Order: sequence, then C-alpha cells, then structure tokens
Amino acid sequence: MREIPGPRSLPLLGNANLFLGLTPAEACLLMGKLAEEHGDTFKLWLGPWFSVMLFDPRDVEHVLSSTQLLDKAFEYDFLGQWLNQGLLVSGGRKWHQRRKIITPAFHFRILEQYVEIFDRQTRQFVKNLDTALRKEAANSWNGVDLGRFIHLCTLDVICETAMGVSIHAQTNADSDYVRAVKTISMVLHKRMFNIFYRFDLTYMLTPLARAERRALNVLHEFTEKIIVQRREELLRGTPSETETSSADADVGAKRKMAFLDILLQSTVDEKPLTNLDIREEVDTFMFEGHDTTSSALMFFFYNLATHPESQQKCFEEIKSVIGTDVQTPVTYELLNKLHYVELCIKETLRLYPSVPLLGRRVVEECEINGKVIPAGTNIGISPLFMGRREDLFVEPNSFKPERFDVVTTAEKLNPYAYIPFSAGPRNCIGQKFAMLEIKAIVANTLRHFEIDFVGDTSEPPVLIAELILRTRDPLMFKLKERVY
Ligand code: HEM
Repeated sequence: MREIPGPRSLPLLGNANLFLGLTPAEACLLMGKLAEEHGDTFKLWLGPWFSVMLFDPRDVEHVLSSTQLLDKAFEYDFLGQWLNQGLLVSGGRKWHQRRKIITPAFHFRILEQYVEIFDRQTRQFVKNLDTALRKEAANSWNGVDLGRFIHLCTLDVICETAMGVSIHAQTNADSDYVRAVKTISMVLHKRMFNIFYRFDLTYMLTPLARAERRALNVLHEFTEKIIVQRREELLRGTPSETETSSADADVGAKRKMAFLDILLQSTVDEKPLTNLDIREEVDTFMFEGHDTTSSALMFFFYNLATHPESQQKCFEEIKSVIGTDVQTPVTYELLNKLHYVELCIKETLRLYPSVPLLGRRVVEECEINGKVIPAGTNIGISPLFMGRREDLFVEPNSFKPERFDVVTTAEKLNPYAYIPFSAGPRNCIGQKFAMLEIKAIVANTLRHFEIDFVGDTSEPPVLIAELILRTRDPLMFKLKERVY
C-alpha cells in the first residue's frame, strides 16, 4: 500500500478529515484535485476502508474487462437493504446465473413492445409540462423545474415495464410508493457519503434508520403483492400477453410481458425463482432504471437548452423522421432513426455520466499493470473524470455531439475511457432500454416545446457526484410551445 501515492493519512481517521464538512459538490472537486496532485492512481483511507482510485484507461480496462474483479465495493452493501442480492450488488455464482437468465429480458423484441409504454407515459409528461407552462405564465414564475417532472415520468415507465402495473406517479406524486422511493434514495446517498451514517450500530439509532425501515416496508410489500398476483394469474393462465385485464384497473391497457413475467417463467438449476428471488431483481430494476435515466435526461435538456443549434438539429431530425403530426406515436423503428439525437445523448453521458463513480472490491491480492493491490481494497473508477480527460477527448469540457459520429466515434477510440454504462461483463444490462426510453421522451418533448435555460450560462452547473450525478441547484427551464 505504501508504494501507491496518496494524501498523508491520520491515525484512525485516515483521510476522512479531508472530506469532513465538505458539501458533496466540494468533495467532488477535491477528488479531481487529488488526481492532479497524486496522478492517475492514488490511495485514500476513509477510516478503516482502504480505496485505490484508478484514472488511467489501461488500469480501468484491466479491472472492467476482468472476469476475476467482479465483486462490488463495500459501499454497495447499503443498497442491499432494498435490493437484497439483486443483479447490481450480487457476486460470484449467483450473479452469473442471474445475468444469464435476465439478459434475454433485454432482447430487442421485448424492448420493442415497451416503446408503446414510453410513448404513452411521455404523453402524460408533455401534458404535465403544458399545465406547468400555463401556471408559470399565470403566476409569473421564473421557469419550470424539469427535473421533478422527468423523475416522475421515468418512475412510471420503469414501474410499468418492470412489474406490468402503473403507479401513476405523474398524476399522484404523493402516493406512498413514490414517497418511499424518494426516502430510500435520500437514505442511500446519506449512508454512502456521510461517514457518521456508515456504522450500522450508530446508524440504527438515528431517525434516518426509522424512515428507511418504513420506506422499505412500503417498497417490499408493493413488489411482493404484484409478484403474488402475477404468479396466480400465470397459474390460472390469464390474462395472456396481449389480453386486456379488466380485473385490475391499475394494469396498463394491454398486457405486455413485463420483466416480472419473464422472471416468473425462468428457472435456475431447473427450479423456478422464489418470490424473494424475483423481488430483488424487480427492485433492482426499479432502482437502477429510473434515477439514472432521469439524470441523463436532465443534463440532456440542459445541453440542448444551452446549445440552441444542437436543439434545432434534433428538432429537424425528429420532424423529418416522425413527421409534423404530434399525435403520431413514436415506434421502435422511428426511434432507431434518430441518429443526431443519439449523438447528443452520448455526448451528454460523457460530460454528465449518471453513475459518476463505480466501485469494485478486491477479494484476492492482484496486480494491475505492475501495481500490487492488496486484498480488501475498494477500487474506485470514475466515468465522470474519465470522460473529461484532455488527452483523450479534444476540448473535453465542450458539448460536441459530432465527436460520436461514425467516422470519428469517440466511443470506439476509447472504449474504456467512455464508460457511462460501465464496460465488460458487469456493464449496464439496461443500456439499450435506457437509450430507447431517453429518445422517446426527448422526441415527444421536443416535438411540443422549444426549451430555453433560465440562469447563468457563463459557468457550468455545480455538480454533486453522489450515487447518481445531479446538480447542487435545480435547473430551471423556459418552455415555448411549438407552432407548426
Ligand atoms: C442512462 C441510463 C443508465 C445509465 C447511465 C446506467 C449506468 C449503469 C452503470 C454505470 C452500471 C454499472 C454499475 C456498477 O458497476 O456499479 C449499471 C449497471 C446496471 N444497470 Fe444501468 N444504467 C442506466 C439505465 C438502466 C436501466 C434503464 C436499467 C433497467 C431497466 C438498468 C439496469 C442495470 C442493472 C440491472 C445493472 C447491474 C448489471 C450487473 O451488475 O450485471 N440500468 N448501469
């Protein structure tokens, strides 16, 4: 450990003193400064936890492509309260088996049928924005906080695709389930990033722990209820894939194969999955599948609002592919033709990767390009810092979607520097789903509104690299209805 450079550490505290009292935004900046001072590989002691940060793409490649370094860092254990041993946090044989049975759930034929859900939920999103626009005009508000609306829309999308039911988050943002999701996200951020909440014994005595228990009850009971219901329906043989369910008013108009149904029909070692097995995977989709896409969409709209020429190009492309009738639904084929929109999404994820930090746990001592990494080390890899490396991306802080076009594609040149969806065997299983969903929301929004940013554009927004990347202050936008 001594050979790895890093800031001087104090007894017991290690380097935790450097982070004490810092806001998440300041902590984020500090990580950048430490990399400048100590180089692409540096160590950090946070109390008893030893971490090595790897910022060199060759080291990142070694870790992410390895079939040995697959275990997640200690911090992911906090997610276990909600996700139990779902795909994101599990390791070893269990992860292998689950990845194998879950991969077919993201086949393009399955994704294709979800586009109708993306389209329908986005229409509600557009309706809500329209109402907000009118309220804003009537009350002379200074802009709309898009993030709030996006979050509810992505929550509705993931709930309907994962469980086949709608929670109507967009029309009832105050429901128990929506509030529980918000609480649990807040708790997870605090536990991971505040050293005082890290120790179970002291944490259990805090009001935060009580709030977490209440939220977990709501989340687990909801998923459990749907699983039981769907299993019974499956046993009874009704309703079929495309049949309308009249029994449950909450069910989407046409039944589709939700992720849940695929899991109900899967087997491991010739045995069906138990309710708990299924719950942990469905909850994992609920967690991984909404905050990540919300963050990406938020930064996407920020980039387009501050780069009107790119917004115009996106709009022109959407108009030429989907047409000028705003009632025309988006389809899988149409979304696949939105090439320029795709470049803008990729560039947004380079500048603002939804997951700014990935962590792996070294179970057995290993060597990474000549550096010996002891067992027990947590490895940190930052898609955020990688995407901003000057030696790999020309003008890294500028929004230049063209860098991803087919001739010069920045993605192919640097497969282990451009890692918003991670890379290698543990990459994001929902990548294609996410791209389609983002495109559907973007296409429907830009068909209806022109988007302008309200606020200072001379400085980029202050970022907070928590579990999911966000900004310190809400980003506010002015919307203008498009007239055809
Ligand atoms: C813009 C949207 C998204 C981004 C940027 C993103 C990014 C990522 C990243 C970086 C990882 C690796 C995490 C790690 O190693 O700690 C990951 C894993 C994962 N993601 Fe996504 N994700 C997105 C959307 C989704 C969606 C929509 C779903 C589900 C429908 C999903 C499901 C998962 C799952 C289950 C894993 C764990 C995979 C495994 O360990 O085998 N993600 N995602």
